[in-house]
Amino acid sequence: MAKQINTIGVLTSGGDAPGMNATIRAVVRTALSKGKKVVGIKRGYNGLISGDIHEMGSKDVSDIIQRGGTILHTARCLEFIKPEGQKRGAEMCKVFGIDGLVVIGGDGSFKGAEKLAGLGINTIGVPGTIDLDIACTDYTIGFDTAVNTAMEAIDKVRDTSTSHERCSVVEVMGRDAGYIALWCGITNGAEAVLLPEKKNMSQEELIRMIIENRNKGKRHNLIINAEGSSEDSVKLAKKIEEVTGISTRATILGHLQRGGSPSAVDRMHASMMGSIAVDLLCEGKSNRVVAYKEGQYLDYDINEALAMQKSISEKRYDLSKILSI
Ligand SMILES: Nc1ncnc2c1ncn2[C@@H]1O[C@H](COP(=O)(O)OP(=O)(O)O)[C@@H](O)[C@H]1O
Ligand SMILES: O=P(O)(O)OC[C@H]1O[C@](O)(COP(=O)(O)O)[C@@H](O)[C@@H]1O
Ligand SMILES: [Mg+2]
Repeated sequence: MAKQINTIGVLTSGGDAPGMNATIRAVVRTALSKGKKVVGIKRGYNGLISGDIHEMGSKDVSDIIQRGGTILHTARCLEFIKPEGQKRGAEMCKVFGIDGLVVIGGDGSFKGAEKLAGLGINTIGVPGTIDLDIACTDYTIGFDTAVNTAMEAIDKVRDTSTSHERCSVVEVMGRDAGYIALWCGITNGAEAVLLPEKKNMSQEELIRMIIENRNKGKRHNLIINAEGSSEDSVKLAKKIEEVTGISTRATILGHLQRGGSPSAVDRMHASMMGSIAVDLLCEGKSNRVVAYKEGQYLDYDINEALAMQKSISEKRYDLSKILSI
C-alpha cells in the first residue's frame, strides 16, 4: 500500500532561477488544498541538515509569483554530497515528520534527492535551473526568463558596438551547458558562438572570420561565449584587438541573468510542475523527476533521468553558423 503523506517539505537548491517562487507557491497551495501540512526548508540541503524548517501557510506564499529568486534561499551544500550529510538530512525529516519532500533544483540537487529517497523519504524533483541542462525535460524553470534577459542585454551591447564599429565578446552563463549561448547566438544574430559542448572555432579561425567580415563591409562583430567554453572572454577580446586592430570589448553578463521577474512561460510551467510534484507525493510516488516533453507533463525515475544524455541540437548549432554569414 502507498505510504500516507501528511507533511510535505519543500526546498530550493543549487543556482536560483526565476520561477522558483512560483513553484514554491504551487507546492504550498496544492498541498494545503489536499489537507496536508507544508514546511519550508531554508537554504537547500544546509537547512535540512541544520533543521532550519518552518511551517508554511497560504499567506506565506502571497505576492511571490512575480518575484525572481527564491524566498526559501538556496545554497550549495558540500556536506550533503557525503553519506553522513545525507543521513543527517533523512533523520531531520523524521524529526519534523516530513514524509514527502519536493526538491526544486538542477541535476546536482536531484542526486541528493535520489539519496534521500533511498533513505526512505519520499522525494520528488522539480527542474529549476537557468541552464536547461536536464536531459529528461525540454524545459527547466528559469531558462525562458534568463535567455530573454541575456538577449535583451546583448541587443544593447550590439547598439553601442555597431556605433563604434567594434567587436564585442559577450559572455553568458553556463559552466557546463551552452543553451543560453546558442539561443542568444541565433536570437541576437551573433557572428560566432562558443559552447562548452562543441569543438569551437580556434582563435585563429575567429580572427580570420572577423577580418573577412570587415572586408565584406560588416560594421561590427558579435561573439557569444558561454562561461564554460575553452576561451577566456577578456583574453580573447584582447587578442582580437591586438591582431585585427579592431577595437574590441568583453562584456560578462554574469548574475544579472539569474534574477528578475519570471516570464509567463516560467510562471506557468513552475506552477504546473510544483502542483504535479505534490500530486505524485500524494499518490505515494518517490524518486521521480517532473518533466515537460513534447507538450506533455511527465515524470521519470530520478536515476533514469540522471543517466539520460542531452546534447546541443545540431540543427540549431548549424543554423547559428548559416545565419551568421
Ligand atoms: N552527488 C551528490 N550527492 C548528493 N548531493 C549532491 C550531489 N551533487 C550535488 N548535490 C547537492 O545538490 C546541491 C546543488 O547542486 P549543484 O550541482 O550545485 O546545483 P544544481 O542542482 O542546480 O545542478 C549541492 O550543493 C549538494 O548539496
Ligand atoms: O552562483 P554561482 O556559484 O556563481 O554559479 C554560477 C553557475 O550557476 C549557474 O548560473 C546555474 O547552474 P545550476 O543551476 O546548475 O546551479 C550556471 O550557469 C553558472 O555557471
Ligand atoms: Mg546543475
